Amino acid sequence: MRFFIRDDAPAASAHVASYIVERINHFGPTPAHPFVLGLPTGSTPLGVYKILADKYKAGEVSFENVVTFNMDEYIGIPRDHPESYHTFMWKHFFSHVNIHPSNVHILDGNAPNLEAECVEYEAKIQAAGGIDLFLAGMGEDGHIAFNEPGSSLASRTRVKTLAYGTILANSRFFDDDLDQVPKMALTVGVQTVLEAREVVVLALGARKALALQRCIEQGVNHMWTLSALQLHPHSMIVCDEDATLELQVKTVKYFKDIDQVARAEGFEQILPSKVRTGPSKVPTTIITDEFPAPTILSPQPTTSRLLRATPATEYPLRSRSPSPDASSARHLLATPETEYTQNTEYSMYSRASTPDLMPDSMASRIGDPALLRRATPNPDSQRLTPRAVSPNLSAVPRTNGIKV
Ligand SMILES: N[C@@H]1[C@@H](O)[C@H](O)[C@@H](COP(=O)(O)O)O[C@@H]1O
Repeated sequence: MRFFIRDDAPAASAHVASYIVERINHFGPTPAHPFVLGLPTGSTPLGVYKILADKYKAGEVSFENVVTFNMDEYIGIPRDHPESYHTFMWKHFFSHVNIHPSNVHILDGNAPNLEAECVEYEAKIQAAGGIDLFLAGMGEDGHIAFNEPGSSLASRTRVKTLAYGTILANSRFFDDDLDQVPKMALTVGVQTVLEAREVVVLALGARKALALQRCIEQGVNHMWTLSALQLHPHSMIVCDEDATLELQVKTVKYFKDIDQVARAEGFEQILPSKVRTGPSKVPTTIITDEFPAPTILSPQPTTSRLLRATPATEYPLRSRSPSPDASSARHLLATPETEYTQNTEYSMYSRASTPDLMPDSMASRIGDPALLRRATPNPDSQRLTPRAVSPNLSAVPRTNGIKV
């Protein structure tokens, strides 16, 4: 997982927006081969949407051949309700860029058959070639999309009952009136997100600090569903300083060091190397056992399935072209690898791969030998080699007759 800490919300939003623009432009989408972008709602991505719209107006990016899939939508409020996610997306983003309405996909929370709507949504994602980049926010309880605590990490698009905390958090959009907040939603599943080729999460403010800490410093846990991104080969979290408040100082320092070292080596960002160049296989987590893959209509026990799965990693890592003064990066390029010819910007590395930036031991980043010794358990039995790196829920939910 890549983790970038920026000074404040505008800087973090700018980082994410620039990354998305770069990914779209590098992809070079065409009508036959569109870039498929997953999108969130909430207050968090507002800055990103504004910058993306500005960049579109400045001619830096086009959404002409971008297909979008939104993460979620409330059940039971009209599509044109001021707080529906349909309204949100058109108000804050789609109406400001040149996206084709037919390329926009948002779950229909008023569909006559909600489960069929969910199954169809997954099929549409597959038909579009899979999601190239899923942008996400994060709930205060660590949820991704509306995958509330306890959601299956193998979940797919489905009907979801919202947690009280989420209803409470979202009541700010409904005149602080809990009765007005929808109690149920349609949402893509954790597994739906995990199958995107890249997942980029933006976390802003102290409200998200505890969830960020759980998702970064602790293990994969269904009570903090965003933590499942630890299993994704290309996930990236970008946050502001305030969101780091619950992280250990050494964690913050560690990831800042990684960021700094990568920049010094000329690798500002690492991109999945093999962008699609035409209709291609949709990344799918391959689970080899005697059971058929679970579907929304016939769930299967998934204990340990993910552990035995072969993740969708057919897109090995490749760094973007280094800055001209980053000649020191070249020694990192060693392993012959698959062809990569689509963009000449990358051609100098067309036959080589770059290594991932492997997290090293945090202790090895402590420069002071005495401090290092003090911070190391059983120091006499470990090789200590310090490195000089500075661096009210009464409302009855509308379920359209579906039991959830
Ligand atoms: N379903 C959305 C999530 O996708 C979003 O990440 C979350 C955070 O909202 P905010 O960004 O306003 O904190 O809100 C809702 O729960």
